[in-house]
This record gives sequence, structure tokens and C-alpha cells, in this order.
Amino acid sequence: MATPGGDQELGSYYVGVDVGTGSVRAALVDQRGILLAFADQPINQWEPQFNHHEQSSEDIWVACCIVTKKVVQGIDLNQIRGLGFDATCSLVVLDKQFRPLPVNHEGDSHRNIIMWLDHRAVSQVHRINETKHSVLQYVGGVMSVEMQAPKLLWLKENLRETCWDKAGHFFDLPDFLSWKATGVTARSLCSLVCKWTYSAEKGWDDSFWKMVGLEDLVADNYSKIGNQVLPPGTSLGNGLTPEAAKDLGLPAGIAVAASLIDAHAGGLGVIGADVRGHGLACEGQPVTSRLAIICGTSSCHMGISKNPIFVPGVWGPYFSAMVPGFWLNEGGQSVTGKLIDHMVQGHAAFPELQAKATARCQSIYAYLNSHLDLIRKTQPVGFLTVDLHVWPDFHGNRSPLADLTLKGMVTGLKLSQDLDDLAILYLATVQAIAFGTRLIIEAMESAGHSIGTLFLCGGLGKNPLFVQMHADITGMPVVLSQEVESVLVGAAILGACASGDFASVQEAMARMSKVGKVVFPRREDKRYYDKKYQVFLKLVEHQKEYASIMKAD
Ligand SMILES: Nc1ncnc2c1ncn2[C@@H]1O[C@H](COP(=O)(O)OP(=O)(O)O)[C@@H](O)[C@H]1O
Ligand SMILES: O=C(CO)[C@H](O)[C@H](O)COP(=O)(O)O
Repeated sequence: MATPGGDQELGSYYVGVDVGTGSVRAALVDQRGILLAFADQPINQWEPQFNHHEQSSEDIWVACCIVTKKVVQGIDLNQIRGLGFDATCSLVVLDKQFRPLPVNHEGDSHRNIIMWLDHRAVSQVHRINETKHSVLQYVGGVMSVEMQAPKLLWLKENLRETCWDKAGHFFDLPDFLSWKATGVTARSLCSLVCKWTYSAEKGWDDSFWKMVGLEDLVADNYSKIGNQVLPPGTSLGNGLTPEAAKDLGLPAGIAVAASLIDAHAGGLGVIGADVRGHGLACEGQPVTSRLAIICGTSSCHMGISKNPIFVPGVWGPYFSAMVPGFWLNEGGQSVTGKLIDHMVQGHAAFPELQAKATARCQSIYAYLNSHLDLIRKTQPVGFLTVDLHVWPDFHGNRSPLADLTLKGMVTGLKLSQDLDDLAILYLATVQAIAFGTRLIIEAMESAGHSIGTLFLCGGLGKNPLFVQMHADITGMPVVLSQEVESVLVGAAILGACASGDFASVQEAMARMSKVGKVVFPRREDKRYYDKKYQVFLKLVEHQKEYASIMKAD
């Protein structure tokens, strides 16, 4: 953990807390967007059945307290002006007294969160999509099983007595955290618009909830899912409560912001940076020519526009859900970091990889990247996969095909199981994820977006191979921020706005997000990647053909 220091004149600090899928992170951030201290803490996940993924809101709050206490150690607490949270869009269930309720058949109330990547509500989402209700136009035309309405319906249909009838509050995780910190149950416009079918302009649509069989949520004026909705960054209530202040090791009463979903915080942390002097096409162009890609367990592709753009299979358009006054389209791949981990850890040569990386004090990814460099000889590293191709939808396709039945594919397997083989499979997986991004960008562009530069952050931003492949395969420069932990800069921007130190989110973004490194595409490799992209598209076409052959009588 770094220690705070530096410029005494810039003595206002903000704390950002980012709850990802695998860990909770916190940072102490100054007004220039510089991280003065960072801490992280892993969090538990349970998978009691295939496609059921659960967490505990108590565990997560404890982890938030541990990391926050660490980052403010040794500083004058009076300098902390605001606190902002972001988190994954998971569903937290509490009873009327705000106690956790079980979301599982085992009745374990400690596990009271249905995680965003949980796919238990397949039948429910099919029925919701069959209604063809007009709110579906604002989620890319098809609701995802990862959103909250199908999960709520699943709870009503499957855990009526133990959960549904006792429930008093259903929160998106970012909103649970701001409630825990302030006692205010107001929801963020970000979570309600993106995951709950709320409209920034029209509010809730009663007819949707009645049509899908969740009329009970309307009956009590939406008090269980939110009837006070605030823009992200708005200061909540009287700030941090004395009880939460004690838990977090912060002064009571400091400003706490209405939260953001993690991907959206990453977007705020990167998309508004001043790009002058980096030779980028987006210099002098509207911010709408930038695409933020937040790559952790999943990847989220955040593009904004002045007017609503309807992109089939890409979530949104969502008004003011990320940058105020702009519409947002959110493309995504449900598993990216998780897929890379899955492929690498499942390979027979993984124990050998671990041993060799440990001996060199390197991460397994740094080791694999240098191993690829050794075996490539004189050719570009990407060319090692000329006959190995991967389709990456091991957890269905979120965008732009919006088809949760799709599966992963690998073609070009050999009998070898050595480290070379593992490294090349890892490379082909990274490339497949980048081809998925290319497909999403093409869908966004054909609907009206005009994107020229990528701003990438999240855990996978630490992997130079992943970044280079995104540049080479999309043909666009990739901007990395000065602060690797840009999602935390986004969370701190929320705290800064809530404190009143900045007049708007836009002003805070421009001041606090900064360009670090720019990675340009290797134009000479374009022909090779265009051919691999043709194969990529064939893979899914073939998968669909296989499914229809097997369905026929
Ligand atoms: N140093 C690293 N080098 C390469 N990849 C990394 C590194 N650290 C994390 N990752 C990748 O990033 C993913 C996790 O990213 P992170 O943003 O921490 O996820 P989340 O926000 O979902 O918890 C991992 O699945 C791993 O593949
Ligand atoms: O749906 C999402 C954002 O809208 C994200 O995929 C989800 O929040 C998980 O994020 P991460 O991969 O960073 O843990």
C-alpha cells in the first residue's frame, strides 16, 4: 500500500470503493485523480448449483470496511471530503428490518445476493421477452437473464415463503452500499435505468411489472425496489452515519454519493481524459467518438451519444446512466477475465505454469506472455494461432447476438498438452475476446455510433497482450489511463461530486482522468486478423447449424 503525501495545497481527498466480482478495492484519491493509497480484499462467491452464483452482503460490507480503513491510515481524516461506491449489478435481498434473506433452496440467509452472472432465471427471462413490452426497446430489444426483473420473478416463483413474502427491500449492490453508508434508501439512476427498466424520463412503467407477473412491486408504490431516484454523484441525506463511519474508519457526516455500477464507474474514470499531444484521432472530436471498455471478470463496452441510438443486442439506450445528459449503449461479454482464467487453469500444463511463474516471481500471465515471445521466433506473436480458433461464449452471448444458449468452441486441437500448447490456447482465447469486441463495435457503428478510440481499464488492462490484441484486431488505438485502477478513479469522482468540490460530473472527469499510455495497432498484421475474423464469424454460424441439425426429427 502506498502512503499519502505530496502537494499540501491539494489537500482534499476522496475515497473510492469498487466492489468487483472477485474482490473489493478502495483508494484514496486526490483532486488530480492520483491514487495515494490502494488496498484490496478478496470476497467469497458460492455456486451451489450450475449457473447459480451467490454472495453475501455482510461479507462485502466487511471487505469494504477493511480496505477503506487501510487506505486512510495515517492521514488527517479532515482532508477526506467525499466517499463514492461502485459495484457489480448483483441483486441484494433484505427483509423489512433490513436483515439478509436467503436466495437459495438451502435457506442460507448469509447468501442473500444473486450475482450478476447468475443464469438461473432462464425460463423467467424467456417469458418476459415473449411479452414484447415496449421497455424492452431500451435494453437492446431483448432482456438479459443477468438483469433484475427475471431474477425477481425467479424468487417469487421458487422461494415464495422463505424469501419473496418476507422481502422488504431489493437493492442493486451499488445502492445497497450507499444505503449502508447513509441509511438513505434512494436508488441511483444508473442501476435502475440499466438493470430494472426504469426510465430517466418517464419513471417506472406499471404495465411492464403487471404483465410479467410482478404486480406486487407496483402495489406498494415501488417501495421495495425504489421510489426515490437520484443521479450518480448526488450527495445522499446527511452523509456518512456515525455507525458506518465507525465501521469504515472515516469521519461521520462526510458526503456520500449516489453510486454507479462498476463498469459505469470505469467509464467515468477514463472517457473524459484530455488527450492532447498523444496523436489520437479523437483529439478535438466529441467524446462520443470514444468507447470505454472495462475488462475484469466480464468486459463492458460503454459508448455514449447525444441522441438515443437503438443497437439490436446492445443494452440501452440509457439516458444519463453514466455521463449526465448523454445516452449510453452498453455492449458486453459476460466472461472475459473469467474465461481466460478458466482456459488456463483447466489445462494439463497449468501446474507446470504455476511452478515456473512462481520460480520467476511473475504472474502466470506475465510468464505466458514471455513464453509466447520465446516460441514465436521471427513471426509476430499473434500469428501463432493460424490454425487454432476460439469462440468465447462459454457463458452465452451478451452482445450483440443476445443469445444465452450459445456455447464456447475451440477448433484446431492437437495431442500435445505441454506449456507451448497452453500458451497458444491462452493467446487464441485472448484473441477471441478481442474479436468479440470487434463484433460489438461493428454492431454499434452500423446503428449510428462513430467510434475511433478505445479507452480500456479493469484487471485485464494490466495484461499487455490483451491490450495489444484489442488494438490489432479492432484496428483502433487503445488508451490506458495513468492510474491502472481507473474504476476507483470513477468511484472517487462520485465522492468528489457529492462533496461539492466540482460543479459537475463532466468537470470532475476532465480534471481527474488522465491518459497514461497509448497502444497503436500493428497495421502490417491487419490482413491476418481480417482472415481470422472471417473464421470467427464462421464458428458461430456453424454452431447454430449444429444446433438446428440436432433439433431436426
Ligand atoms: N496482473 C495481471 N495480469 C494479467 N491479467 C490480470 C492481472 N490481474 C488481473 N488480471 C485479469 O483480470 C481479471 C480480474 O479483473 P478485475 O478487474 O480484478 O475483476 P473484477 O472487477 O471482476 O473483480 C482476472 O480474471 C485476470 O484474468
Ligand atoms: O453487467 C455489468 C455492468 O453493467 C458487469 O458485467 C458486471 O457488473 C460485472 O463486472 P466485473 O466484470 O467488473 O466484475
